[in-house]
Amino acid sequence: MTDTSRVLIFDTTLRDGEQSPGATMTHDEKLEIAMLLDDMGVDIIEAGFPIASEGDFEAVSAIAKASKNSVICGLSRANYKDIDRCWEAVKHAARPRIHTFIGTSPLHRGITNLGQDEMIARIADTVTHARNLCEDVQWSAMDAIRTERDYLCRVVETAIKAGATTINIPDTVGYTLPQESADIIAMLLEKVPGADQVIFATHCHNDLGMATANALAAVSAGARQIECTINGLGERAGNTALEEVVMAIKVRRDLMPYTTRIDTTKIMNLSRRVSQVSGFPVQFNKAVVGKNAFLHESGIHQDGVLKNVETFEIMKPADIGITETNIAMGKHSGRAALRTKLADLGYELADNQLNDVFVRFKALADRKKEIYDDDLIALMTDSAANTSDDYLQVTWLRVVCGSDGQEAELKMLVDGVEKSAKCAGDGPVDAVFNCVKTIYPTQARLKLYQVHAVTEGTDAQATVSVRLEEEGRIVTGSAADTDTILASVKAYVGALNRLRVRAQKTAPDADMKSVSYKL
Ligand SMILES: CC(=O)SCCNC(=O)CCNC(=O)[C@H](O)C(C)(C)COP(=O)(O)OP(=O)(O)OC[C@H]1O[C@@H](n2cnc3c(N)ncnc32)[C@H](O)[C@@H]1OP(=O)(O)O
Ligand SMILES: CC(C)C(=O)C(=O)O
Ligand SMILES: [Mg+2]
Repeated sequence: MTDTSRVLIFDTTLRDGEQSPGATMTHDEKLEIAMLLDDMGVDIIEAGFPIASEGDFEAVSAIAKASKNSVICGLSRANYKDIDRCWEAVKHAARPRIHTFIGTSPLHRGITNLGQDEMIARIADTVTHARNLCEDVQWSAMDAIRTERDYLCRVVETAIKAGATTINIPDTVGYTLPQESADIIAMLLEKVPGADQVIFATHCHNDLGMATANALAAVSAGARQIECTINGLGERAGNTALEEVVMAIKVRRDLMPYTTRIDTTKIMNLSRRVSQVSGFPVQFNKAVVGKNAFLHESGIHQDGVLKNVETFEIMKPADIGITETNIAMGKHSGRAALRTKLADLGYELADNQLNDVFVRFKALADRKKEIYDDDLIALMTDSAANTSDDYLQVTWLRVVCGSDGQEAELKMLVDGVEKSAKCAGDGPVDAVFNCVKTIYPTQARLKLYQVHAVTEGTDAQATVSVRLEEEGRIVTGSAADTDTILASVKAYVGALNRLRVRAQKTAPDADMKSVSYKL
């Protein structure tokens, strides 16, 4: 890279992002997100951890084959087995990368049980092995921030000598502060022989809410690759959010004279898709992509914005892909308007898909006076998550609520056969979930039940997310409806369908060809 102002964007939504408990994505969802990232101009996509599972291997391979512009990278521990498996998956890409890492801090050396010198030898050996397979090798010092500084210099020097082309300095536990983040990069650039021949990367976690600040501080000291995820998805409190660093660089070019290759107008669509497929809602006040990021309710702000929008807006909504259209959607709208509106929101539909969504749209419009953009997004989420060929399908529901107690009666198709149950519960949702468990007994444990009102008003749609766990598998189901109880049961049943598909995929003698339903 000759342009010293260029900052490479390395997106790890599909690897570190997916490590968020419950954020597991299906093969097709990963492929779709990867293609959107590729199209948006992400320089490097970390597509997964190929040794982790057959599914991860297949997803990384498929992304490698389909990628057009981005470098496709896979993660591997510091051993030959992981590195070989990673190479087998990424080698299909036009521009493959092997990423290998090891924890270098005293705490992590204790985990792998390696002394300082043994670890140096392991790094030299494994990076050399990776480099013999692939020209583009990234090496990460996991928990670099808590690694003794002199030792950090030694391990980085070893990785560079062994052939690493990118050196990543992760703040694995979100512990650092901006000044320290910058100082470490500056120290490495100054002290390590060969440091000027490689790209330094920063990979920050958000445990103290400073991932974006720490990443930008590292760039100010010379790092030229930022590792990040859409919506800041990731382990614990998440990773640096792609949309935050990219927009900060764009908005504050006066203080940060750097450039990225990102087409920022694609950010909003990606944020919505990642939220939908991961089941992690974006908090309303999230920087850049939150629902309130460009909303003004208080009079003085509204007055200011009406007179000069720059009084209270530092970036243009259109720059991140928020397109205002003057099409009001309601029960009298037709397919053409629906298609246009959905395209504005980032959904390109084939005719048969449009017809299906149109039927659901009309049903919603009959129940709801005004249809807002968020209603349409919820409708699309629901359509993608719950399809008519699911193994379990809700066909009929009645709930009686009152001060005397709650009782639900539910009919469901189980593999095409209708079954019913009537149960009481501690509240209406509990009563309905008891019906589902009676009809379809399961060991799955409820890990999360979350309701969001999509828009305002008593006729607002609710989106419900239900996260279940069974034998270590964690899945999320989501659904939307103006009836919160119906949305709840659809989300619960959606999650059960996903669990069933996951169980089939991981069963040792599963014959996948016999699975005739899809999610
Ligand atoms: C900071 C990060 O994000 S690191 C990435 C974290 N992501 C993941 O772990 C998700 C994918 N992981 C997995 O699917 C599994 O952990 C696997 C397949 C990689 C390994 O599974 P298992 O063989 O059952 O090992 P397990 O997960 O119990 O323990 C991890 C092992 O890797 C070792 N290890 C951890 N990091 C490294 C490393 N960088 N290099 C070499 N070995 C390592 C540990 O010491 C431990 O070894 P041990 O089994 O000899 O004690
Ligand atoms: C594997 C490494 C890069 C990581 O995710 C971390 O240290 O946080
Ligand atoms: Mg990480």
